[in-house]
Amino acid sequence: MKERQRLVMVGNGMAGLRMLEHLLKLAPERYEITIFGAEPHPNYNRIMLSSVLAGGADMNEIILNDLNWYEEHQITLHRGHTVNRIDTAGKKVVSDQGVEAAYDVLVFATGSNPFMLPLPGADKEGVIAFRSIQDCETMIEASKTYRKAAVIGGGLLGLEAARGLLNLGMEVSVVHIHPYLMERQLDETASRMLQRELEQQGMKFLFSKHSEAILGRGRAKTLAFTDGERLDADLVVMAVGIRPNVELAKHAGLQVNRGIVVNDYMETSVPGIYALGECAEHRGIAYGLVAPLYEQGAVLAKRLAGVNTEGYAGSVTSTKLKVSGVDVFSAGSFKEQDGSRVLRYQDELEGTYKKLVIQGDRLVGAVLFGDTSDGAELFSLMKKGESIQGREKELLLGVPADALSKGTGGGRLEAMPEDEIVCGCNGVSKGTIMQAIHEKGCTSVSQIKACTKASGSCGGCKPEVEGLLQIYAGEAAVSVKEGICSCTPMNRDEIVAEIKRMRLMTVKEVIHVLGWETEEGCTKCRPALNYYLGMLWPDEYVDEKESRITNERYHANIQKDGTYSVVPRIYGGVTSPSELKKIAEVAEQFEVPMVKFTGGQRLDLLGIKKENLPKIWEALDMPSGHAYGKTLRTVKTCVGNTFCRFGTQDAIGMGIRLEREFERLNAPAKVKLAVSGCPRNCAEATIKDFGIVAIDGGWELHVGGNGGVHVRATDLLCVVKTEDEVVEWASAFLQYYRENANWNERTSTWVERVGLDSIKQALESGEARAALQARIRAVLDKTTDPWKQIVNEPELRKNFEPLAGEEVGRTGL
Ligand SMILES: Cc1cc2nc3c(=O)[nH]c(=O)nc-3n(C[C@H](O)[C@H](O)[C@H](O)COP(=O)(O)OP(=O)(O)OC[C@H]3O[C@@H](n4cnc5c(N)ncnc54)[C@H](O)[C@@H]3O)c2cc1C
Ligand SMILES: NC(=O)c1ccc[n+]([C@@H]2O[C@H](COP(=O)([O-])OP(=O)(O)OC[C@H]3O[C@@H](n4cnc5c(N)ncnc54)[C@H](O)[C@@H]3O)[C@@H](O)[C@H]2O)c1
Ligand code: SF4
Ligand code: FES
Repeated sequence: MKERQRLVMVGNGMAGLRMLEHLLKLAPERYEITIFGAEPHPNYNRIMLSSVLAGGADMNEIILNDLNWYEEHQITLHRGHTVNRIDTAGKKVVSDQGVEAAYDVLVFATGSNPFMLPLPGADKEGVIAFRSIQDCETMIEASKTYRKAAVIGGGLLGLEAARGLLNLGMEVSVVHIHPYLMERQLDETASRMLQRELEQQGMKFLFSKHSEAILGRGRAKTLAFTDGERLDADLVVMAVGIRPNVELAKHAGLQVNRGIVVNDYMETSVPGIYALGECAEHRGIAYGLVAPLYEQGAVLAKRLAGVNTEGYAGSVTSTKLKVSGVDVFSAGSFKEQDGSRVLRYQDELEGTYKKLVIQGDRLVGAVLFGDTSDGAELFSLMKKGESIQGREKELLLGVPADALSKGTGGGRLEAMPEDEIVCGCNGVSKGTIMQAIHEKGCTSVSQIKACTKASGSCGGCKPEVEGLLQIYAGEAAVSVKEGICSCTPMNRDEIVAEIKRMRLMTVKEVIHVLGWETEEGCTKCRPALNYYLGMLWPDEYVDEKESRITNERYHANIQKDGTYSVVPRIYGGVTSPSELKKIAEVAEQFEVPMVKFTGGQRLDLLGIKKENLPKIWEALDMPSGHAYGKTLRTVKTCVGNTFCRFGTQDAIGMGIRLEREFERLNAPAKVKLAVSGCPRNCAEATIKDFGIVAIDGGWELHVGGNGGVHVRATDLLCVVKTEDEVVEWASAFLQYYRENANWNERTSTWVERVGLDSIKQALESGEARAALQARIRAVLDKTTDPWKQIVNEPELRKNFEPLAGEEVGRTGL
């Protein structure tokens, strides 16, 4: 039998071990393997340290290869041994504890060191990095005694550390050198959205701050800045980037720049010595994420196994912040460059943002906030460098839900080679997932997670795992229940039923009692629960402001530049000279940069800073037009028979009556009404949620229309004779929609989903309509005007004061 070659690996981390796993599959008998690892643990999933700190995982759960695994593969592991000398001539390594190992092949997988700012006082107790199990334990321990933490660095690591420390009950301030967070992954728009969300979660931020010293006797007590300001902190976590761990390689005479220089086969400048992972520099890049490191591992394993392979050609990277309740995705070159085209889509109401960067006909970068479900599809297009010509609109406005398994995106998963990695964090390929489905009978994402670890870290690959389940588990996967968001497997109906049955009264209670996977919920489920609770318990439930989306919290529409817009209510679109004068005077007094008519016949004052909102509302002394909320927006009217020679009914009067009837209505999504005085339909009532069209001797009532991205014409619900009947049917329809639609579901989608017939049936009897009308009236009677309330309550006005570091509005007031 051929004698085994001696392979020594320095570093027992994620990149090196992943490479060995491949190698052992390809050539199990080829090497006698020895590993030196400076940490006292077997190989663990460093990524999951964020979850451990945040309380979402246990230390034991993050072990990737336990000690049995090393034994089974006859690998000698020297845990807690740091290699501090390499004799390249004699081909041996020596550890700090005097253990020697001779090699034929040497692999450097030494990872990175966290960069520690060389501040006076940085050696004090309570000043740490966030890189290892030990750092994690130190933070957990500190949180038992101390209250105030400062995290220096507002990048991925800093924010994940800050979230974990918040979960541990500490007060956390993130000190960032840049004017906005995650500038290496996000543009300013997405970054501000992220900041707002994290502030809601309780994080504090100090921007453009340069740390100067850490003060305190023995233990950190205060962080001092170059501008003279100070921050109390008994724990200081440095998360200001990493540096490849190259000292040992340098001393061994290997070529080193930022990292250990390697070629496409991970060979260093010295024959027989390889490097991979964060310590390696390939074509000028030292990566800091696992997906590229796994790709390097696959190439090196083949090389060492003697299997023919193409070289490693570099990676396009994507990141996803692992903070519960926040969906942020960034991939590729997300900044505009010369010759690139940028497409942006922002939905203020949903709190979502999408930016695509296109070079020629290829997608080269993307940033997503609020909804990252298209991330995998966009990332795949980027990696493949496919032309996206003609698909720009579809990609910007959203990959259709079923596209991952069929249609455009569809083909992609089916055509994907089996060895392509689906879950970058855990290095799980399509083939492994297929195997889990076919051989282990997995039929749900959580089963796949348990079997393969796919989707268990950042969660970014979940849509692809779901897509693969749909393709390969067929019928069985159809029965897999999907929750309203990743925090829960429960759907809307189950949640509503449980809230009713158990009389749950707060968002927190629902999250706790119904066993959410996250402690705080997320941007998807929190507003939904807030709505369902308010809908179910109109008398008892106290609306949770913090569970509402930004626009609803500030009762104004946030604009692209961070300013807000103010739309006062103008019933039926009918105003008067004196009202117009008042609006004009306020606009002049406050130097409002722009006054504009909206598509719904209202006046919009644009470019207003948050802190000036209450003053403007006070000066206007008009009700809120609710142009920002999931509520009744406007009732558009034509002039009807009051002025128009074709008009058969009083469209204006009907519109004003309906707007007064339903203003301030809390609904699953925005609701728009319109009234036309004759079938010529000048108010475009047939693309509204509830449209009223006058006919001879009565009114046609239309439902489920939408004039937005997905245009839908209404369905005819019924024909009635009187104005009272219009109000009765509108009340019944709207309340039935409130009680049965999913959160965030427009009537157009809801009508299509449940079918017009079922709605007709539910509203058929006069008794049912009366009951629904009574219920909606009861809800409406409890509402008050939010602007007036804020104007009159000093405590509420305080919410409009600018937050520390907040840069609102470059234009306007
Ligand atoms: C909290 C946290 C969260 C993260 N989240 C993500 C994420 O969501 N997605 C993502 O893609 N990436 C994430 N990362 C980055 C990811 O963990 C790293 O890219 C990855 O672990 C690097 O693997 P590596 O094997 O190159 O280095 P490491 O995992 O650092 O392994 C190197 C090992 O070598 C040992 N070593 C070094 N020198 C010697 C020596 N001389 N002798 C013996 N042993 C030595 C070190 O002690 C270490 O154990 C995260 C990192 C952290 C810290
Ligand atoms: N979800 C994820 O993918 C994830 C999570 C954690 C860590 N990581 C990886 O771990 C590595 C380390 O993360 P990181 O966030 O430390 O690195 P980073 O380099 O991405 O970010 C460091 C941040 O610190 C800021 N900074 C630099 N000097 C500063 C100073 N003196 N004061 C205040 N702020 C300062 C920078 O502006 C930057 O935004 C990275 O490679 C990262 O990709 C990834
Ligand atoms: S819808 Fe009929 S009544 Fe109204 S403005 Fe048009 S033509 Fe006149
Ligand atoms: S890609 Fe992060 S869990 Fe799969």
